[in-house]
Amino acid sequence: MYLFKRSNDLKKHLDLVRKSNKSIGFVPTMGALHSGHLSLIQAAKKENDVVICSIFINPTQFNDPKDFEKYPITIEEDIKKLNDASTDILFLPSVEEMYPEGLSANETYDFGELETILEGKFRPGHFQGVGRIVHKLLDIVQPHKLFMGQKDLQQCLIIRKLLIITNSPVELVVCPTMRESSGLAMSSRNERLSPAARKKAVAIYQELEKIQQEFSKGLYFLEAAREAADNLKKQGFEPEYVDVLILDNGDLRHISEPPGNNTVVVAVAAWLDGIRLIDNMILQGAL
Ligand SMILES: Nc1ncnc2c1ncn2[C@@H]1O[C@H](COP(=O)(O)OP(=O)(O)OP(=O)(O)O)[C@@H](O)[C@H]1O
Ligand SMILES: CC(C)(CO)[C@@H](O)C(=O)[O-]
Ligand code: BAL
Repeated sequence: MYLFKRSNDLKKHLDLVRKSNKSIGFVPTMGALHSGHLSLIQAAKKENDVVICSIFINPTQFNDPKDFEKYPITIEEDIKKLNDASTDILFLPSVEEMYPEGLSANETYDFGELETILEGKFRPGHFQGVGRIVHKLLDIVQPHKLFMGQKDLQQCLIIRKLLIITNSPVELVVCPTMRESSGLAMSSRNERLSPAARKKAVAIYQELEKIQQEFSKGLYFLEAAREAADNLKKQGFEPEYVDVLILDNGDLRHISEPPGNNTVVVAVAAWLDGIRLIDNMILQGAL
């Protein structure tokens, strides 16, 4: 695996790759890699000749400084996992390399209402930071395809908008959420849970499944979503939202009428043990 820390060196290498008519698949990450990330690498390998992964803990997307300070770093293990997965290139830039202009915001993207709900509501500024770094990474890598996980569903929709806003030819491929055998969505932040909390965290998935069951019966899924928040509270979680939404022309809207044939999703964010966990399920349709 090639390792690049400087964007100019990486760009030169990728120019040669493109000249030899090879397709490039890109998997951006913040490291602390788990099987969810590796599933994105596998998907990228299937669809491209060359696969590049980036590891960069992006300061501008953290609205909570404590979350940034505590974000897990396991770079040695990450390199081994990427090598074992036959990743072709790792891009490991520094903050100075990615933000020579400094961290304060100098560009704002108009993501519309999508930025004001769910993660956008509870993590102010988060998606501007995500947009800023993904825009920069795409300018450097210029991949044919970009692979991201459904676990961060709203992020996928934001990036879809970013690609439109920036007139990018890149194709976004959304990959399914990898789960532990318990059902818990894999996440780097799970590493910060105590063993007891990690067991308890499965309740998020269980509540999502209950809502799915109610939805397939067609009746009381909104009540089930409200009950889910109560059930999580009773078990010691602090839920921020359990919301059912429809996908409407690239945006998510809270359900106010029967969903018809629209894609319907349920999304959850809840704190447990000082760790913020998110998950979601598609109840109908596709992203
Ligand atoms: N369980 C998963 N299954 C599939 N893809 C995933 C999973 N978890 C994360 N990803 C995807 O991996 C990419 C990098 O995500 P990131 O490095 O933030 O990992 P993470 O596990 O989501 O960490 P966090 O604790 O910040 O949620 C994103 O596109 C994300 O959606
Ligand atoms: C897309 C991303 C790598 C941007 O920093 C990050 O938000 C993530 O890991 O999901
Ligand atoms: N996994 C999305 C990136 C973040 O939580 O900041």
